[in-house]
Amino acid sequence: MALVAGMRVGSRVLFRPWAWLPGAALGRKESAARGRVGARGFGSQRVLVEPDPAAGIAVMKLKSPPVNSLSLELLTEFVISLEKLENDKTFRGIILTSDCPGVFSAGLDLMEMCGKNPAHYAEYWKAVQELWLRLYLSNLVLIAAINGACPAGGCLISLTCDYRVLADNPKYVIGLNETLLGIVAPFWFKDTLVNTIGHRTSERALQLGILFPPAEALQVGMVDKVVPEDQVQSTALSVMAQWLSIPDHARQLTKNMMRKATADRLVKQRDSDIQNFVGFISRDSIQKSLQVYLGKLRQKKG
Ligand SMILES: CCC/C=C/C(=O)SCCNC(=O)CCNC(=O)[C@H](O)C(C)(C)COP(=O)([O-])OP(=O)([O-])OC[C@H]1O[C@@H](n2cnc3c(N)ncnc32)[C@H](O)[C@@H]1OP(=O)([O-])[O-]
Repeated sequence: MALVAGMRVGSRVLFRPWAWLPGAALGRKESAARGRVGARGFGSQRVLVEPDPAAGIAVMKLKSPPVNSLSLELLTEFVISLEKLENDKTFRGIILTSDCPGVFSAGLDLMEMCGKNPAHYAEYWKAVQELWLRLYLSNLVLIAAINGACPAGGCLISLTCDYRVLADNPKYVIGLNETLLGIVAPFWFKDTLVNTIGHRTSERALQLGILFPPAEALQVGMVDKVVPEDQVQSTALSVMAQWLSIPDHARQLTKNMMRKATADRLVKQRDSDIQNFVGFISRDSIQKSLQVYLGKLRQKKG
């Protein structure tokens, strides 16, 4: 069963960040009808959604200053907004971008991974998994309009999209730089990268933690197009038009065929992946590395 079609994958019940929302106890159809997006913008504190029902698309802007780091709150609000658009058949595509100047997303929130207890790490990791699964298997066309730096988890989010447009600014680097923090990208981050840029380039990029500037990102296939900063949005819109010219059912089945095996690898071992993460991140040596990295980030500012 497709992930986007329900809250169940096989026999597994997925994380339900919206369970506390009013209407969560409603039947799926009823709740979807009540939650219809319409032409008015909606969103939450950290995720702004600008729908264009006539065009069948919505622009989703991450708005968690200063750097859109993926806190538990941002992850939760992201999934809720995504679900709302998935449930409203008006929408066929989402342009994903940032409302924070100069940063698409700084990746996972380091504060969520430092100095907390195992239960918190487990909850956090489950939310990271959930967002990835939903984005990676989304039936909608997802286009990333990358208007800022895009390291680590930010890069992962962009890699789940069907197409990436990057603003041509040398500061807007993109890549999975986890090793630079002394941590290791899990297998599904790696799989997502390999599926995009191939094995050898991924091997080098992951081990060295390379953050590619725009021209190189384009060259290795990390992004599909690099354009002047003021053209990122318009380019994303015209690319979207091209993708929406394909009949949905054929495109969706094809996307699923390309991605399902990769997603299933995580679905089959979500619990052990959580345990691995909790064990890894709780190590003294890893906590020390993260603290050192955070210190460097703060120093750079001062
Ligand atoms: C196994 C796990 C896999 C892990 C995956 C990941 O994604 S790991 C994540 C790997 N991610 C990275 O390696 C990216 C690290 N970040 C950067 O490289 C830069 O912040 C930037 C290039 C994104 C933006 O540069 P800029 O000059 O525009 O901004 P600035 O640098 O001045 O920061 C402003 C404030 O935000 C703070 N803060 C920043 N990032 C994070 C974060 N992820 N979290 C929390 N906080 C973060 C920063 O400390 C500062 O706080 P202060 O001092 O005001 O309290």
